[in-house]
Amino acid sequence: MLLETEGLTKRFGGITAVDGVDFALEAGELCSIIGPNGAGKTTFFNLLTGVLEPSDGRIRFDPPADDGARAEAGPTAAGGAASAAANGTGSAVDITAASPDETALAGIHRSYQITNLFPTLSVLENVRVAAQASRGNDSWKLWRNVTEFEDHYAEATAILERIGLAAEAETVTENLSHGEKRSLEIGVALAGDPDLLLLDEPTAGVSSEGVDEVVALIEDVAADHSVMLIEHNMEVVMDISDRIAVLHRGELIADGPPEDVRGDEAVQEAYLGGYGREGSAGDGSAVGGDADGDADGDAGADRDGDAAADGGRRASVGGDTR
Ligand SMILES: Nc1ncnc2c1ncn2[C@@H]1O[C@H](COP(=O)(O)OP(=O)(O)OP(=O)(O)O)[C@@H](O)[C@H]1O
Repeated sequence: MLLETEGLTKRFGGITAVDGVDFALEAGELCSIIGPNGAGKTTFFNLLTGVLEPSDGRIRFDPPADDGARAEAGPTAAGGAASAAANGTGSAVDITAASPDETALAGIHRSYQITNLFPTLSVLENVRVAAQASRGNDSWKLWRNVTEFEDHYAEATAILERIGLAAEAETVTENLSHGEKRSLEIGVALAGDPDLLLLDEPTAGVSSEGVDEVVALIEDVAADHSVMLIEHNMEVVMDISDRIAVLHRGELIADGPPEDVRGDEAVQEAYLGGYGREGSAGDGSAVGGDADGDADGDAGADRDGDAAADGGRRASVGGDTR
């Protein structure tokens, strides 16, 4: 198992955003996390990447054996918050208390729901900086002569080819289209060759033509990476996922192949609201509404309104350049 959570829980005062989640991801899988606004999806990603510390439960990450050296140099060496755990590969780490830097060094990289790019840097520089930073021990050299880092440029250039932005290498990032920025975010997450890529709503705000390009990119990346995807566009989710996990009020209410999840009564009631049922429109549009239909102060329905309650841990909130 590449990633495993056991009883993973996050409470914010009286709100239990993630509630006793037992989840596992096999290496090579593309698993989508779906659920109504406020269901706990982003909080789940924040726990996996060390942006938030769990209130309860454990997270264990077991990158492929050939990455053992990185796992060793990652959480354990980087500060001791994570500890090596014995298992088949010898490289499994307990990342329950790991920081974002430590989870990245262990091999978990992430693209953000909210644009997280340096707008005034070139497209190439954005990926190059990420490649350099992902090397951990090289990071302190960030401001030294860039010619020392030709390998970072080579990696960044290869990534731009892959994400279809090679022709925009010298373009100032803020001049890209929204869809291109989302692709670049995936490129930034790819820098450093992650074992697990977490993509948070990569098609949000992208035009319909742009969505096809971003989806093609996700499929391409998923061919040689393990991917977890938060996505509200059900057509995309049903089309590209190997597996779908459904969160509702912090609990994992379903987990299985797309066809099973689509037919699951609890999921239909909590989130899909008839999507994919025979005779339904099933037009693939986003099913993003708060399907709770309740008035329980579900602040997650207003994604942008909860920044003040974040206690400064979701640093990218202020960086939304969309
Ligand atoms: N830092 C925080 N402080 C307090 N409450 C929070 C914080 N982050 C999230 N929450 C609350 O936790 C719950 C889950 O929010 P989360 O953003 O994880 O949901 P989500 O499923 O990602 O929603 P969306 O689809 O709108 O992005 C919500 O009730 C939200 O208000």
